[in-house]
Amino acid sequence: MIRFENVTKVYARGARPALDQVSLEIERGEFVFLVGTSGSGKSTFLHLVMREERPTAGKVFVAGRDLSLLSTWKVPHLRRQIGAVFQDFRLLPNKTVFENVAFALQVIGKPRHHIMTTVPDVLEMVGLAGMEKRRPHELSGGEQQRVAIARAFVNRPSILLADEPTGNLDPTTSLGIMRLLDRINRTGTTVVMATHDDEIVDQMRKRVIELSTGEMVRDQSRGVYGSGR
Ligand SMILES: Nc1ncnc2c1ncn2[C@@H]1O[C@H](COP(=O)(O)OP(=O)(O)OP(=O)(O)O)[C@@H](O)[C@H]1O
Repeated sequence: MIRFENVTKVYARGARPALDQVSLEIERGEFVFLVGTSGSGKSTFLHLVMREERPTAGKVFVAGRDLSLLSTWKVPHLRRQIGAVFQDFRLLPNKTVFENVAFALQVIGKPRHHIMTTVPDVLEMVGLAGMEKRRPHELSGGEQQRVAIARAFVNRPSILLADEPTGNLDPTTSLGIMRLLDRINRTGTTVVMATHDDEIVDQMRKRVIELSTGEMVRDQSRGVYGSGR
């Protein structure tokens, strides 16, 4: 589903690479944690998958496509197959819960009747039934992240990328969010989650890929957060 072949990313001439010759493959339906200290290249990895950045060297393949050959006008099509969730939720503050999720379908031209049936289903799935009319500031952090996940998943993307989705949440709330991501993964969606949350990684026992100053230093199945444990 995602393949990196000797991928190097250098942002500024002379700077050390944010990613340094990274090669890896993530299969359809996998759940992968991306770990590493701040600045190790996790967000860069996710940006390359979405083609928000392009590699300096090497190739990135997503869903069988070589992204270096993807013309700019096809990038929106690629991004429709990828849902993204962030630490700071990124909801539209003046829209209701329903509207925030519906908006993701409106912008890709889905018809109204589709939106009216799909949005309640996904809100129910993420545990927000009954909260459709609230605005983001009337929700807890965990609820806001559930809205963000509903919005990312409503179009049933084949890949869900999550950049520290539990970074602003307490441990109990984080666990609820992880259960939800696990459930989404069980529908067949490939999930890649960058995180500093050692407890979550240790509990979930999924594949762990560790980056250190841009290099992949560990790829462990059913892994833990820190190496050497
Ligand atoms: N747009 C950019 N322009 C220049 N340098 C960048 C840019 N984005 C990231 N970098 C640099 O690339 C390196 C990797 O950053 P990246 O954001 O990928 O790390 P990260 O592992 O996601 O960190 P964090 O855990 O703090 O989010 C860092 O040295 C960072 O300063």
